[in-house]
Amino acid sequence: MLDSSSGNAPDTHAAVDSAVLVSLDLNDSDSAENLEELRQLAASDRLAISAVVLGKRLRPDPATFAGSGKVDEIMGAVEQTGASLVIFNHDLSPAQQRNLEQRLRRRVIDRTSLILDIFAQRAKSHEGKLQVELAQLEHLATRLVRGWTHLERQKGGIGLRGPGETQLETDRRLLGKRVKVLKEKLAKFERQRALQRRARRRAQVMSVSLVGYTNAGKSTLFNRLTRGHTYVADQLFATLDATTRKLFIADRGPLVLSDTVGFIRDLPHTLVAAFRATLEETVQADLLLHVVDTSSSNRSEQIDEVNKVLKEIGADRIPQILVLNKTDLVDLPASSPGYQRDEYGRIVQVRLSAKTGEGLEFINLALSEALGERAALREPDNQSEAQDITSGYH
Ligand SMILES: Nc1nc2c(ncn2[C@@H]2O[C@H](COP(=O)(O)OP(=O)(O)OP(=O)(O)O)[C@@H](O)[C@H]2O)c(=O)[nH]1
Ligand SMILES: [Mg+2]
Repeated sequence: MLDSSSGNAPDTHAAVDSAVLVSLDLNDSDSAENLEELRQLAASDRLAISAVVLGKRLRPDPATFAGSGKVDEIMGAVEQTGASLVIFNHDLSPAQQRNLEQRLRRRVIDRTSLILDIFAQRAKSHEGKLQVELAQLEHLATRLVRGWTHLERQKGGIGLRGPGETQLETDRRLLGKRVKVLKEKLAKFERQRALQRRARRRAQVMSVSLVGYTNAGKSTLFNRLTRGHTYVADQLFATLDATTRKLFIADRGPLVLSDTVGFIRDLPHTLVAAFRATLEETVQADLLLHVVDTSSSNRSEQIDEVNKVLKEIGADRIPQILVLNKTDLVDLPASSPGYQRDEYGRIVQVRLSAKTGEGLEFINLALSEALGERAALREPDNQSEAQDITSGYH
């Protein structure tokens, strides 16, 4: 393994207990909500927030992102509270991060590193751990490459170039090797999953995936529907490993339900890539239950964000049922319907509370109808399969 102190690898900073959050308004309207999300991310990483430094900038300062005066203010907050970590609610360039660490004499991390850190703590399965390690290394790799360019520009800088270059080359070589090993291992898992999926498809079992913004209540609903014991917590990214269970819908037979990792605004690309195999479960599903935290003031942005990621992974054409969850937390007019149908009569939206179980009958009805529709469609499907076999295609 690479020594993480030589790069910017996020590690599990178990010893760190308090952090200063820095969030600057760069003219984006939703900065208050973004700050709230950063707080939740920090809390999910078991960090105590000792101070929050806010500010406004037209554009980021190239050297320190925050600008010199603001860095002094951050320093003041750090010294006053004894915080050992500074978290920026923005993506920092390696140079900005280095400059800030030099001036603040504290570890400085950005939002992506924080998310990666949470993932590292949460991964439980062997596959999940490999995926997180891959994401971390790939994140580190982009920074090593950029770090390299940065040093290159300082050609002739006394004592900097020689050893730095050798170290970087070694790091990059080791890193490349490890990335290759991880990808090979993950490919094995992927093949296993593909086999399982093929077996399911042969058995003609419908597969349904829960998707949604992190903390929307996917695992709670999964447990309700399967009576399982999936980890539920008021944390962002409580679930990392895909869990799949068979579920029987009265009179209609079985379906396979998967609970997966939640999505978030600006999900780091390295993560999406590393979690491709897990997300594959979503991509291959016959139906998506898109779970929404109805009590969140950000719900429409969160719905858009989830749809954006679904598009990115090629799952945007899979039929969706919008599950408006946490209805126990919102005041709904007594007359508001439990579900809505589209022009073809399919249920496309249900309201429920996964926590209290209120409205669960609507999702059961929707699943039952989806199974019924699928059974009705099976007939011609079987015929064409039979023709394929007789004509030699398979
Ligand atoms: N009041 C209320 N709380 C709910 C409901 N559903 C889930 N929760 C709570 O919301 C929090 C998140 O629930 P999870 O089921 O872990 O959410 P998730 O979507 O699986 O989250 P990640 O795995 O982190 O993406 C927990 O504290 C749940 O108890 C609901 O219907 N009503
Ligand atoms: Mg979950």
